Amino acid sequence: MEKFVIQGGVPLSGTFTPAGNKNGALPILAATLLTDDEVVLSNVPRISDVQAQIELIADLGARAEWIGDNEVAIRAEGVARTDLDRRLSERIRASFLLAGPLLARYGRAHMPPPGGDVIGRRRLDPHLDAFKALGATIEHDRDILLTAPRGLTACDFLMDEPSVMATENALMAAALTPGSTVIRNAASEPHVQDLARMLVKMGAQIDGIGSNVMTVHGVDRLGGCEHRIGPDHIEIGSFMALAGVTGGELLIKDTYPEDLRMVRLIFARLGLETELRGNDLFVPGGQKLVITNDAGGYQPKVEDGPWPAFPADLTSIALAMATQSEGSVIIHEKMFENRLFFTDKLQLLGAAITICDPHRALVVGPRRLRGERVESPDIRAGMAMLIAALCAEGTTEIGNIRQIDRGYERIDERLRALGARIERVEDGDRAHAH
Ligand SMILES: CC(=O)N[C@H]1[C@@H](OP(=O)(O)OP(=O)(O)OC[C@H]2O[C@@H](n3ccc(=O)[nH]c3=O)[C@H](O)[C@@H]2O)O[C@H](CO)[C@@H](O)[C@@H]1O
Ligand SMILES: C=C(OP(=O)(O)O)C(=O)O
Repeated sequence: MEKFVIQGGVPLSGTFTPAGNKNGALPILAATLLTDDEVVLSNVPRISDVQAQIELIADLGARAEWIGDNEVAIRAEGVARTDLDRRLSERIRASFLLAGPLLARYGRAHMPPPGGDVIGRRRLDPHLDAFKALGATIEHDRDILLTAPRGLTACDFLMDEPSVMATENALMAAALTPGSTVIRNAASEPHVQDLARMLVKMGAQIDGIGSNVMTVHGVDRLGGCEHRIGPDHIEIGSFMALAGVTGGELLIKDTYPEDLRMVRLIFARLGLETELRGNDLFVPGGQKLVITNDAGGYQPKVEDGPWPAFPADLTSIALAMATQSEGSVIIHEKMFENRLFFTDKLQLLGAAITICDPHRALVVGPRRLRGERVESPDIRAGMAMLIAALCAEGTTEIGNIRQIDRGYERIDERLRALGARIERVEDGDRAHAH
């Protein structure tokens, strides 16, 4: 076990290049199972979730190798099994993304329960509904067995909620199902769009990419491709907040500006102004963060929602930033029941946060934070603690950092390059953890 030891109070300044999108890389890796041909992926984030997905694919019999720091080549012609390894499946939520490709290509997928962040109940129903609509048979015990011995059938399907991974599973399955499948009430997050663009390169035709109705004109054979994974808008949002709370001046390179519109709008409401310079995003230094009230002086709210609304994965980050903004704001995390519980750790550091109910927290700022020992319960809570620690007085220790390593590549190294005082050390102190 390792921990981070952080001395706060240094403005994070310089130039930062975002990693590839974690939640894009995971389905895109799964999609390599849809073809016998080689697929070469670049800008793949070197994070533990990606490593687990690659191990799962290799365990099924595909050849997968890193051919550069962030480049992976995969050839799935040797796939011999359709039973996922239990231990690896339980490491990540995205293991369930292998269901769509395996079912479409081999007519069978045996899926142990997936893992992922423990931030509330996470349904698999929209995935199963999509597979059923495509003609699969489902046996659901603790594990899930999906079969379609005579192949899948194109369909017109309405999802009961715009689930990100279920949309991705449906897209992958439909791409290898001849005929036109319509997916309605689909999710349209940047990573869903990125996967769809990759499937088009592999030979499917997809109308409506970026909208909530996609029509997939599937084929009986998909080919290889080269694909560069788009920048991680959640990581970019995290670094915008880090610069904001420390007063640093940051240039974030090579973004997809369209993916940042809502993040910039909501962060501006919390007092952080940013400028686009071509595709680079500039965060001016030394900003005094002041929350803008709603018209009439009413209490403002930050609430998440399916794309293009504010992403659920940035609510913890927005909350950490709000502790340093003048004013008060309600953070409403509509999706996960447990995601806001980590806020007691920020309270320990000195933040003024009142939990109203499992989904809503009132944050009053700015509060001067001071270093403490805390544990990271999930990936985004871990980043929220890093944000708090880097603007706190004194030393903060963050334990359970494998949660942060799940989604942020070499985070300590990249923060140090911007001036942060952060060390990764062996954690011998878990008994004193909060
Ligand atoms: C590996 C991966 O890609 N994981 C992401 C994926 O999980 P995952 O695909 O498991 O999450 P789902 O989209 O299925 O989430 C369940 C449902 O919550 C609802 N909903 C969604 C967003 C929101 O802000 N409020 C809300 O209420 C939607 O109706 C959605 O269908 O999408 C989630 C929502 O973006 C992210 O938190 C996860 O990081
Ligand atoms: C919740 C997240 O990840 P996962 O869905 O992989 O658990 C996240 O990226 O914030």
